[in-house]
Formats: sequence, structure tokens, C-alpha cells
Amino acid sequence: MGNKSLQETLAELHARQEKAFIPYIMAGDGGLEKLKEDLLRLQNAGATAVELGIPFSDPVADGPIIQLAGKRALAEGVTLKKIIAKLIEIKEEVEIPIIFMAYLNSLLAYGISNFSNDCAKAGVSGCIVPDLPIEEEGILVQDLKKVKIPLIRLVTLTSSQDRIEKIVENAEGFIYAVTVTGITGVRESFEEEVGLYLKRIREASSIPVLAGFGISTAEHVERASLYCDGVIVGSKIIQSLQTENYQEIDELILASKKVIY
Ligand SMILES: O=P(O)(O)OC[C@@H](O)[C@@H](O)c1c[nH]c2ccccc12
Repeated sequence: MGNKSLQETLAELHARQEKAFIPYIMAGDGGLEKLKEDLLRLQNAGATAVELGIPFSDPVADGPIIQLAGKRALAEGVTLKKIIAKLIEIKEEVEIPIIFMAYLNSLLAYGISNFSNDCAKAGVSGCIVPDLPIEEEGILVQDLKKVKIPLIRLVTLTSSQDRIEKIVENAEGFIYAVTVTGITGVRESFEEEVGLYLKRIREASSIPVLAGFGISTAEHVERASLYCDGVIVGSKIIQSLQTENYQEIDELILASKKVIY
């Protein structure tokens, strides 16, 4: 994991004029033993990186499919400690960057400074903490900086221009643009709402902008990728892995590779 940083990986992709495709999976869904298999499968299918969810009892920002995946992982007794130990064990085989998606409480319980150091040991390339507003990020960002792990910031459709500018100011890695509405709508509505929104963030940001939430078909992938630097797909990937419909995953990744700048 990590011969290359997330930044390097995205820069190389950009130089090749390719869009990013980042699947989200829940660590420990199906047991922690399955993690390596899932990561290698996604790596071999052409994923740019993987966003790895840490199961948590109160996942306020997760949709129903992700919540269930989290429950299954918790029922398997999966903890952040075990996930990090597993990542250390498989570090040499997984080459694509791993980005943690964790709620703040899990990190506080672990200890922020221990967490940052252990992430570095495990070769983790970035962290997303959806319930950590930028006003409060000081409690984490300094420790992550020490180990050169970017904190990925989120913007949402309801963020004002002022807030978008504030968020992109210190942003690292990439900007996660939450496209929660519009994505499944008709073309006009997509272009008006989400397209303009993504364009606005991209203009404000000097680092890549990736769109996520509600992207579940090849058409969504293509359409969203046109307006930004790539996409994140969670619920659909979790479903496809569960039903072992790996062709669906290939099709989504293929759709992202079709989009040119
Ligand atoms: O599942 P979707 O609609 O494809 O969206 C990705 C999203 O689930 C994933 O990135 C994610 C899972 N939990 C989150 C919490 C906050 C932000 C993002 C996430």
C-alpha cells in the first residue's frame, strides 16, 4: 500500500488524462480474513485507491446498505485495532492507496496520536472523518501531518461558496464532493445541479475533486466523471461484492476509464 502516496497516484492519473475510481468497502464485512481478497480484487480490477470504512455503532452519515455492512462487520468482532493489524500484515501485497473512512469517536477511543502513528505503520494514505467539521479538525490534523497522511475534506451540495472556499483552502489529497441529490435524476437536472456544483468546487480547488454518494451505475460514473476528477462508489460495490457479481464492478471501473478530459 503504499509504494505511492495518494497525491502521487492522483497526479499520475491526471498526467495520463484518466479519471479516478475509488470503491468504498466496509472493513471486516464477511470477516477480516476477506479483506485482502477484496482489496486485491479491486486493485486488479483497476481501482485507483480504496476507501475503507471502519465499522461503527452509530454511523450517522451512512446509507442503509453501508449501515448493514457495518453491523455485519461489528458482529464479526472487527475493531480498528484488528483492521490496522491486518493492513500491516498484507501491506506488501496491496499496492493501491488505502483511505480510512472513520467516525471521530473510533479515533478518540483509539487515541489520536496512536491512531496516526499506526496508520503510518500500516501504510494508510489518507483519512476521511465525516463527523469532523473543519472548525474542529485541529484535534486530528496536526498528528496526521506529522506522518504525512492527508485529511480528506468533504463539501456538500448545501455548502455555501464561502464555506467551499474555506474548506479547499487547507485541503489535502482530494476534495470529496458529496453529490447526494440529482445524481439519479434526468440529465437536465444532473447537469444543472450536480454538474454546476462540481464545476464550482473544481474552480475553487487546486487539488482533485472526486464525487461520491448515489453513484451506482456505469452511466452515473460516466456522467459524474465528466465534471470532476473521478468518483467514489460505495453501496453498489458492497452489494456486488456480497452477491459476488464481480462483472458489475468491472463495468463501473470500465465506465470511468472511458471518460477523457
Ligand atoms: O454508498 P454511495 O452512495 O455509493 O456513496 C459512497 C459513500 O457511501 C462512502 O464514501 C461513505 C460511506 N460512509 C460515508 C460517510 C460519509 C461520507 C462518505 C461515506
